[in-house]
Amino acid sequence: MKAGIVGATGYGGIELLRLLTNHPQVKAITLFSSSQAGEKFEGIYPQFQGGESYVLHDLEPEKMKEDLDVIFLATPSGVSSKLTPQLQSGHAKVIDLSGDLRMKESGSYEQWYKKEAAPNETLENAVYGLPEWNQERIEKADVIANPGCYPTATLLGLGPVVKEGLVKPDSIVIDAKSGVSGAGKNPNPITHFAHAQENFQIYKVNQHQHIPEIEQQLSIWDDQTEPVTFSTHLVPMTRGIMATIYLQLKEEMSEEDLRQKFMSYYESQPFVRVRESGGFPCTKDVYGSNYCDIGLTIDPRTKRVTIVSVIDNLMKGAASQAVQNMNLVFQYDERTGLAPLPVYP
Ligand SMILES: NC(=O)C1=CN([C@@H]2O[C@H](COP(=O)(O)OP(=O)(O)OC[C@H]3O[C@@H](n4cnc5c(N)ncnc54)[C@H](OP(=O)(O)O)[C@@H]3O)[C@@H](O)[C@H]2O)C=CC1
Ligand SMILES: CC(=O)N[C@@H](CCC(=O)OP(=O)(O)O)C(=O)O
Repeated sequence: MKAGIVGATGYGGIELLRLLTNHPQVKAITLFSSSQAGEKFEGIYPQFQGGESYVLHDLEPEKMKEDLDVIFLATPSGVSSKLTPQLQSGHAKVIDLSGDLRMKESGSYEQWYKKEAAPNETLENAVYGLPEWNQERIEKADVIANPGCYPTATLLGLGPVVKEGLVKPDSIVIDAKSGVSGAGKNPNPITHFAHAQENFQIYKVNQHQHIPEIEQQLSIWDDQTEPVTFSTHLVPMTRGIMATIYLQLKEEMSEEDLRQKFMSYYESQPFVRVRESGGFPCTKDVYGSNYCDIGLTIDPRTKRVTIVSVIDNLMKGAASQAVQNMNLVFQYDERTGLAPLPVYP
């Protein structure tokens, strides 16, 4: 199959290229750039020297949508809302890594992203690409909205308890932390090395654009669980997200029964690993991989549940989840091209 990557020079795009060059079903890859067309990719990123040579191309939506089988959009918000409507009538499937197609209500996107939303028809067509919870719809989709990095960690950590209606209304608090690559390749004042190193900072308090995305999915599972409190922190590390989730259950339950629920939900899911006998994952447990690792406990004094969910933001939070979605859309084994274990230390 023939794949294209728009935004290939960005952090998500680079990871996509690394994964697709090792994917046995992908026979040709075309890279697109809005600012560096004509340049050699491996000239910009020497890590890729020694492999196949790639030239960056100008975007030509009319041609791309017929020549390619799948197009990944690894572009800043505000790009795919315009590009997807031009691509979606063609042969190629579209997998968007940005937040542009995740919200079903255009007003919600415009409120949180402060940008014009994609046309309603495009939003209706886009399927939310969280494979562990939406596999059947993903398999039939033409356009996939790849989930955000924080929502991926959060929703995988919450799914088994929320879907079963076990959570006390309005009790969910999500305390999330991310490495700096989550902000993409261009430093901003918060991610600049001089500010971020030896620092730890909360940001976008009560304003994070992933709040409505998380709440949208929670309301599908159990609308009594939203609104949630969600806060984000920048950690001076390159990759990794940890979502520490606190909630209260409607009825008392043993920690072992709760863990069993998680394990039975995820036993058929190759990329979610629940800690069997206590203990909590750290971000290095999943570094460079498509895994989401989950640990949980119930405090015997407060009865409050703590769930810890970790992912690599560039992998399960972006590029490898996009490839997992591609595998489902094209009916390949979900694990194809995603075999590597995490890099450690
Ligand atoms: N970083 C992360 O951990 C995650 C990122 N995401 C989302 O994925 C998307 C990509 O993120 P990331 O790779 O980190 O971002 P980067 O900023 O690192 O890269 C984005 C790329 O998009 C291209 N681009 C910029 N403007 C345009 C345009 N107008 N038209 C076409 N291409 C354009 C640029 O490449 P060029 O100049 O060559 O065109 C740039 O390299 C974003 O929407 C982000 O929010 C989602 C989950 C996690
Ligand atoms: C560390 C850091 O700054 N992370 C970014 C993640 C952005 C992102 O992934 O944006 P969309 O999913 O909305 O496209 C943030 O918190 O905004």
